[in-house]
Amino acid sequence: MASTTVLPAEALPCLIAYIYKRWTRLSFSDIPGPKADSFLLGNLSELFVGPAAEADFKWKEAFGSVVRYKGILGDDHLMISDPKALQYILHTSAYHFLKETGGRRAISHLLNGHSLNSVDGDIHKRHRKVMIPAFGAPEARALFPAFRKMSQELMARWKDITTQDFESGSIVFNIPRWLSRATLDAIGEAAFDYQFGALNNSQTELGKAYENVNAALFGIPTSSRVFWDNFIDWLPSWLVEKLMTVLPNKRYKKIRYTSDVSTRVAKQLVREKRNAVGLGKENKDVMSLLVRANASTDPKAQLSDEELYAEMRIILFAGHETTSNTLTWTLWELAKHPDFQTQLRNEIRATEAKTESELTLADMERMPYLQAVLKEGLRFHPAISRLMRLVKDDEVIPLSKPFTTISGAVRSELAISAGTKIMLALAAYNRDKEICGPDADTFNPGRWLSGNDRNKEHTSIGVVGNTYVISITLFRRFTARECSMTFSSGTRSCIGWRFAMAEMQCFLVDLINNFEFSPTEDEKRIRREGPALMFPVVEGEIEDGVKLPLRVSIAARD
Ligand code: HEM
Repeated sequence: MASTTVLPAEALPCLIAYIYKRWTRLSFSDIPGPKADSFLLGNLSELFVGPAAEADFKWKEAFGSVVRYKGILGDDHLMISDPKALQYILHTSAYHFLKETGGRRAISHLLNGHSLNSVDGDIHKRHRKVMIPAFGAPEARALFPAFRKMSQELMARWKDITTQDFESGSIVFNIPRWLSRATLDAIGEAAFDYQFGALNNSQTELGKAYENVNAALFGIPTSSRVFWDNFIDWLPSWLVEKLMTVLPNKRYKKIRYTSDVSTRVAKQLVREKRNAVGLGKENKDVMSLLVRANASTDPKAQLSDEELYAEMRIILFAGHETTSNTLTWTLWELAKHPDFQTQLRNEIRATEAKTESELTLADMERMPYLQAVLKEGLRFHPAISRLMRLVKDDEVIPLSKPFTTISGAVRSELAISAGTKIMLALAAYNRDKEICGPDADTFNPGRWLSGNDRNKEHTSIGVVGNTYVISITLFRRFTARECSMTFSSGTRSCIGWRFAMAEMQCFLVDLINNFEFSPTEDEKRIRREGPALMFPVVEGEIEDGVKLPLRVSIAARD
């Protein structure tokens, strides 16, 4: 009886129909790709268990921008990094490529509810329309004081520790642990006017639930988890969601716990925001703007309360470790390249010397080297290295460059059938030598500063074309061609990119202005991990979780 509760009788025909569809669709055996390691797991171990995005780089180098790889039980998948194909998938025909596949969609629903991030088609359009007004340029600017407050709190904590423990003149910090707490506090303050208390160790239940949530849920998987996560993609989402609500495994328990805590807080916050809006208060946090925008939307297009709770949960989930990881990796590069670090510090101090008061966001946006370093950090270490999509109907995808099949035919389009899983390789795109130049595999902020040798003929993609700083006209001359897909592109590009840019500028300026960073003896053992969100670990100390130690000292002033 118990098993019929978990796996109802209707599930069996569904499963058979799904498997039949998988086996009878168009074959990709003529498309070049790596040899599968096993029938059971195909190439998925290399893809998901190995260092983040390494397989993507290797396959792109060996086979090009369209690569066939094997999923479980011989299933064919495609990895795509061709610009024209990405443009078609993310802009032109975006709603024909479903956001998540079965298992991932189920996890997303359970964790974050039916939010902007996991709904498709007209529902996504409705969600996005209500949410867009809360994420504009003026709104991101208005949040700058909240970011500054948290950044200053981090500086004060570090100065406190460094002056107390300073014997050798420096101290080693596990950078992502600190930045994850600081950005959690920042998103609480800016997005919800909510105090997580993560930096001062007075954490709320919600703060505890979200600390390093990504690594806990999606961190380095075992082979059996890779098999299971992909097997459940073959099942309908409703069934997988049902399984996840009852199975006693540790990961699903963590998802259920995080989901319960965040829903409880979301309900309370939405109630408070609604009361404040009713009283005519002009709060600037994202959630207040969202509640206000929803109230003034045509009732038929409004978000329901459940949907508002889901938006709060996805903002928290999508907007927290993405920024802390990007900052971590950028500091890592600056620590390894002291000349870049000094150049940035000199620019910050020169700007400071010119301004009478504290640096504003506008001052930071006028700093070309700061913009260049941030963009290079985003390009080189994209927090989300890949996106997964499921093809809804049979499609013919255009390509910017023809490819040659194994049997020697030249194809300038890609015919692909409904139900195919595709992986959009953002990290591999960001290192495309034809787009980013011959030094694409090198961290080089200079590429964003002057005329560069990138191919100007390629299809234009990436968030808001080639300018993703807030003052578009001011910075047009500083930006390079689009060689960064880190915020994705098109219909469902990152809605929080302006928020992220404002926050990251603020933290990076304060960090580099106040402290000097250098690698520790662990330098050679730092590895990028994570099948979804990329995070750092120290080889041989993986059980410590997210870790990137850097030596930190107070930055001298003349
Ligand atoms: C460096 C920081 C960030 C990076 C690299 C990043 C990257 C991305 C990417 C690649 C996507 C597309 C996901 C997909 O299509 O599957 C996305 C979507 C999204 N991001 Fe961000 N993000 C960042 C920061 C933020 C912040 C700060 C917020 C909120 C305050 C946010 C909220 C969202 C939401 C809600 C979506 C879903 C959009 C939709 O489906 O229409 N992100 N982000």
